[in-house]
Order: sequence, then C-alpha cells, then structure tokens
Amino acid sequence: MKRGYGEPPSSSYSSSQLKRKWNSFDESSSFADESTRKARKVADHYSARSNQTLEEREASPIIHLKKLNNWIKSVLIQRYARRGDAVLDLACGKGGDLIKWDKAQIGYYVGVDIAIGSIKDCRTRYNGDADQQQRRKKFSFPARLICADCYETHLDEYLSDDAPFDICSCQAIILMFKHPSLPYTTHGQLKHEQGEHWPIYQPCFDLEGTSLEPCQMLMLLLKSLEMKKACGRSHFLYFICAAEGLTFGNSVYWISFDEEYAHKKFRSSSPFGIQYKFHLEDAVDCPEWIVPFHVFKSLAEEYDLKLVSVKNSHAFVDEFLKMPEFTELMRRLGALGDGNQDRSTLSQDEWDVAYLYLTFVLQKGGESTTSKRKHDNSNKGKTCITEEDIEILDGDI
Ligand SMILES: C[S@@+](CC[C@H](N)C(=O)[O-])C[C@H]1O[C@@H](n2cnc3c(N)ncnc32)[C@H](O)[C@@H]1O
Repeated sequence: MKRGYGEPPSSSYSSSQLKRKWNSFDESSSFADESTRKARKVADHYSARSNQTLEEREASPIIHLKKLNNWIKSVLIQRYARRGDAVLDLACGKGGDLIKWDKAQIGYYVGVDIAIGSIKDCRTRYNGDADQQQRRKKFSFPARLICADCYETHLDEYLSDDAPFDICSCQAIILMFKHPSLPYTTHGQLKHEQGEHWPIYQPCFDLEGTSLEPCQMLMLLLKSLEMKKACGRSHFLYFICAAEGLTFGNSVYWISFDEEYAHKKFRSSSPFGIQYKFHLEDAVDCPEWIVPFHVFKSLAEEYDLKLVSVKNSHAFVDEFLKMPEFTELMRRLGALGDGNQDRSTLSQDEWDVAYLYLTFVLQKGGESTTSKRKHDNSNKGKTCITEEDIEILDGDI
C-alpha cells in the first residue's frame, strides 16, 4: 500500500406547513416511515456528537485521518471555489468547512443538515463564538442555515430564490442511495422523485464531494470473505463467496452488511438501498448505503453534470501532494507530521480507511463555468444568525 511523506426568502410558513409543503413523501406510507426512521437515526447520531476541545480532538485515534480529510476538502475548495461564489453545502454538519470557504472568499453560503444539534453548532461557529480557545474573526460572507433532510425535501423549490449556486458541496452522498424502491431503469421516476433538486441550480453548477467508494468496499468485502470468484457485467454484478460473515474492518473502523446480503449479489437493476453499517472510531456509527458509482455518474449525466474527476483518497494524495502549495498545506495541517520535529503520521489502519473514500467533481456542461458567473448576493442571508433564523423544514427531525 502506498504511503505519502511522513434573509431567507420571505416566507410565512409555520414549521408544520413547511413540512407539508416541502417534504416530498406521503408520510402515511410505510416507505416514508422507514425512510424517516433511518434518517432520524442518522440525525440523532450526528446531533449527539458534542464539540470536542482541541485536546480531545488531538487525542482521537483517527486524528491524522481527520486532518487528511480536511486537507482533501481544502484542496478541493481551493481548486474549484472562486471569489464571490454562492455555495450550497449539503449535509454541512457543524460547519467544519466554513473556514475553508472563507479562505476561498466566497460570496454567500447556504448550509443544510438534517441534525438540528449540528446546525446549531454551525450557527455558533459561523457567528464567531464557537470555540473559546480559537476565537476568530467573523466570516466575510452572509449565510443561511437550514435544518432539513436534503434528500427528501424539495430544496429546489425552497431555495429557488437563491439560485443559481456556483458550487454544491456534499460530503454525504453515501446517504443518498437509501431508497430501495427507485429502480435505476425508471429514469422518469427518478427524475421526479429523487433527482429533481439538481437542475434548478443552473446555469453555474459544480458539485464536489466525497463518498465511500463502493467498488473498494465491495472489493474489501470480497477480500475479507475470501471470495473465490468475482465477476461483473455492466448490468449485473454477481459475487460468489466462500466464507461466512459479512463484516470487515480494522482497529479504527468496521463495515457490516446484513444477512440480507449473504448471497453477495448486488443487481444493477436495483442499485439503491444496499445498506451497510459503518463504524469509524470517534466519528461515525450509522447506516449508510452503497453508491454504485456508475449509477451515480449516469444520474449526474442525465442532468448535464459531467464527471470531471474521480479519485480515491490515495490517488488524490499522490496527485496533489506534489504541488508545493498543497504540500505546505499538508505540513500545516499535520496529517503526515510537520516534516520536522513532529513525526506523527497516519497509522496504517487510518491509511487503509482513507482508501475507502472517493473524491469526485462534477461539472455542469463538463466545462468551467467561471467566466459565465454573475451574481447578486446582496440581500441574501445574514451575517449574524440567531437561533430563530435557523429554518426548520421538517419539525420532526
Ligand atoms: C460526515 S458528516 C459531514 C459534515 C460536514 N460536511 C463536514 O465535512 O464536516 C455527515 C453529515 O451529514 C448529515 N446528514 C446525514 N443525512 C442527511 C440528510 N438526509 N440530509 C441532510 N444532512 C444529512 C449528518 O447530520 C452529518 O452532519
């Protein structure tokens, strides 16, 4: 394995009206119930995660992996964000990327997350009173914070007054493929029910993000189960395994598939809803869903979003660590030590987890839209967000 060196749109809706208006599913259906239950589980998990002190953070068993992930996100943002950009941060969490966006001098920020606890922390961080130890200047861009399930809420309609956005960042694509009832072959249905958000953010739209690499995960699954044979065709993936068990991992993570997948067949005719449980020490303990990347890519293409880059984290490090500006950034973030006295670096197990992550960039029309960008971000968002300013699109979550 390779290793590197060492004012929201005027709206008078109440929360429950919003819920009725923007939530895309009929809540009486068992499908919606199940979906909501899973979403709530994820929301509860992230909401319950408290802010760590610097000392607690440094003591994390995956501190170097966290720093590496921050470096990867910073590189992506530095490469693709432009001064004045309007940014939609789907699954923004506690606003861990706010500083990165600020450095890129963006013009406007909308953060959406399902976990109300995280959105509140994001608000505190945005307002500049997040951590006592590192009190920072206020951010230079206005913002808006929304608590919603971004995969089941009509954000396209809700945010239409804010469109177009220049960049959508989503670090949670793994939570997008959870609906088992959306067969890939019924494109019309998909467009209607699942992909509808995307086109509204025209004409300038880049989407960047990271997701767990499904192929790598499947390969690991195959490896850990000592598969005898694995073969794939474009429309049908068929895996035969010899060993018992559906769990694999190392000292910092484990992934577990249910008995439902004991047959190890993942049909391309039903690529949604392939659930596994992902546990990452000091970070994640949630259900997630495989993202068959070719499906994701085809879906994106239907919306004129072309995949311009897709890299697993190892390849990403390999490519960008050579660039002096990013070498220096890595040194400062310290994922691989500081190159001098600090020789601490990623453990092999952390590096192996990094291998599971995939970074991708989609671009509208497949070309840079930088020159076409024109925005009026004035009168958008606020520069100091009160708790009442947080927009809640689903009061239940
Ligand atoms: C791995 S964290 C990423 C947080 C942030 N983007 C970052 O990089 O620091 C994943 C986030 O996705 C959020 N999330 C999960 N499911 C979601 C959904 N359906 N809609 C909106 N946010 C969701 C979680 O609450 C959590 O904050």
